[in-house]
Amino acid sequence: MYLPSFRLDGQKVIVTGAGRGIGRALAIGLAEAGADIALLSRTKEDLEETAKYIKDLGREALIVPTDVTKREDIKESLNHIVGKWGKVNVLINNAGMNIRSKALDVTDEEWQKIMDTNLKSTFMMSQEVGKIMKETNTDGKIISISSVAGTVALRTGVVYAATKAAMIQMTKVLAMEWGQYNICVNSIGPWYFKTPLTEKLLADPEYLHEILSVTPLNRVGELQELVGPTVFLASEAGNYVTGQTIFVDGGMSIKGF
Ligand SMILES: NC(=O)C1=CN([C@@H]2O[C@H](COP(=O)(O)OP(=O)(O)OC[C@H]3O[C@@H](n4cnc5c(N)ncnc54)[C@H](OP(=O)(O)O)[C@@H]3O)[C@@H](O)[C@H]2O)C=CC1
Ligand SMILES: C[C@H](O)[C@@H]1OC(=O)[C@H](O)[C@@H]1O
Repeated sequence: MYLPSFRLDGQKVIVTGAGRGIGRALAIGLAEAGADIALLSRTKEDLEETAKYIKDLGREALIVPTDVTKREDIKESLNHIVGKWGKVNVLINNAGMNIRSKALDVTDEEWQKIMDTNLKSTFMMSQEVGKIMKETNTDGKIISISSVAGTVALRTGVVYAATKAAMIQMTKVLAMEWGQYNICVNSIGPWYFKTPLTEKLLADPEYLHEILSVTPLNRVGELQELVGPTVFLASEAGNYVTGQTIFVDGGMSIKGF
């Protein structure tokens, strides 16, 4: 029997940024694969909306309002989650944001906000959940949502790009350090997907035309096309994959000329 399981029955999963966009899609998709989901973001009403879909699937949804840029918030939320579940099998570091400024115009405040939301939060969540995985369930899966912006030069902001590139390298080092605890650490690198973060950009026909001109598959992605690779990495099927970044980008990151 060679086909491994892609199911997540009985798995306890944390998704950050689960209130809308990619995080909501991943949370629901992982629940469709059988997982129970802890939903983290700052806006409780958004989390309640996501939770409805998950509960309709018969899966448990914990609504845990959290600012993932704050270590104390993270610790309090994880105490609550582990108090309920006793373990965490999978962490999805999805929360992120962008301020699209030209490099010469970036302010110190913008730098800090993007760095904290995208990179520092990923490290703090990975550190705190990594401790739990090491001490309680002696294995685990950590999946961070980077971007093609972390590997090719985009005009969507140098600070954002730096955070996404750092996430790719952080994935490799954490994978190397935590392999001994049977914790797999990987990233997903999306190109454009229609979410509240990008919908204004994608509504501009000229900008959309430029995006498609560098995308071999000639279209932006559908959210379920991110769910597949994420479930693969989170499931038994991905048990020997670690330190990798899977670019889910319609071929954009390899397009040459
Ligand atoms: N959409 C796209 O085309 C692409 C997106 N990505 C990445 O995917 C991830 C999700 O993007 P997308 O879904 O489009 O973005 P959205 O803006 O639609 O959603 C971002 C989510 O992150 C949450 N969030 C933001 N700041 C914090 C915080 N401090 N603490 C907790 N949660 C926070 C938001 O909730 P709240 O504000 O309520 O806290 C929201 O739920 C990001 O990391 C982004 O960089 C990568 C490539 C392409
Ligand atoms: C592909 C990028 O990550 C995309 O570019 C943007 O402007 C948004 O910030 C998205 O993240």
